[in-house]
Amino acid sequence: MDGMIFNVERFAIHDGPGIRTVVFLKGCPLRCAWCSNPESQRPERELFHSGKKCLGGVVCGICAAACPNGAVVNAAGVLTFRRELCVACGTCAALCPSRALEMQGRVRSSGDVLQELLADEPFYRNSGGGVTLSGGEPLLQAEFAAELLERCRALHLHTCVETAGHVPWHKLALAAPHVKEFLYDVKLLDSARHRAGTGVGSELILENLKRLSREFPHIPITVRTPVIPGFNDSEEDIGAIARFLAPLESVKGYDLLAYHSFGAAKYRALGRDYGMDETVRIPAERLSRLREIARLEQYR
Ligand SMILES: C[S@@+](CC[C@H](N)C(=O)[O-])C[C@H]1O[C@@H](n2cnc3c(N)ncnc32)[C@H](O)[C@@H]1O
Ligand code: SF4
Ligand code: SF4
Ligand code: SF4
Repeated sequence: MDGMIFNVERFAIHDGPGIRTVVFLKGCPLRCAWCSNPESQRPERELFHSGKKCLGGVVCGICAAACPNGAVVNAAGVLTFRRELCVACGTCAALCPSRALEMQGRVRSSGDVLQELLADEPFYRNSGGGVTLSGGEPLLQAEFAAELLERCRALHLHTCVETAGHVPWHKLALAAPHVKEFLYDVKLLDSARHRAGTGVGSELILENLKRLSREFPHIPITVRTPVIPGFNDSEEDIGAIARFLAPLESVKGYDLLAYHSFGAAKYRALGRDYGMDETVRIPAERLSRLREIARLEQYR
């Protein structure tokens, strides 16, 4: 079966135990304003243009001359992308001499991806690592994800799934039997504020987490919350999440991730605006305090 993938990252160490290879699937039902992978959000292929790498319309302009749809305009050396005309054919990216243009998203078969994953099998074995499916929301492409995970398990590779949990239950249930560990985001309990920050309410995410814990109690879940300034960085919000998690027995850990703006340049490359302040940070003392609150609330 084929899936739409936008990246395969080797030697990852933050996406489950040990050394891992992370397969990033394209498409996400959320639109988190801070998302560090904006290229993951839309399900279709997209054109990525790095202004830093581009030679410019005066010395180059090959893309504008090559586009069959007039989606790149070169006006006296100034390039403009008319993305509404782009059909993501990839002609310009194939010709770009500086790799300033890249297509994000490629259809690949599970067998083809599996071959790539197997290249790092000795690293998984020696480090207690394995394969992680991420995104985007990897469970949107549940049939493909389940097939790839099942093939990994058949070869005794450890499997993790990083999910935001906002998918119909049957998609989660399809993949779960082939997952050794879940990394599950709970961003905020309050549904209206969750919707304001991510585009969707929190109900389905929380319901799926409880049901996952109930129906697949043997699969350990690490819950993660990205701590985002002005969205969920209060002691009340983090404490409320920790209290919600406390009775769920398969939740074996709760991690807080500090907000970062590493994805900001990617928004520009996709012709989109980054909706967050790039300079704002969560101070280390604040994060420590929130971690302390989470620990106290969870084990109260
Ligand atoms: C890119 S997401 C992919 C999985 C899934 N879409 C999700 O959100 O859980 C992987 C992790 O990165 C976190 N993340 C995304 N953008 C972030 C940012 N700007 N700062 C900190 N963590 C971020 C997410 O909250 C999630 O825990
Ligand atoms: S082909 Fe590439 S380097 Fe040349 S102008 Fe277009 S984006 Fe820039
Ligand atoms: S991907 Fe195709 S349609 Fe889009 S700008 Fe490039 S050549 Fe034009
Ligand atoms: S759920 Fe994850 S991939 Fe989707 S928009 Fe939010 S951070 Fe990005």
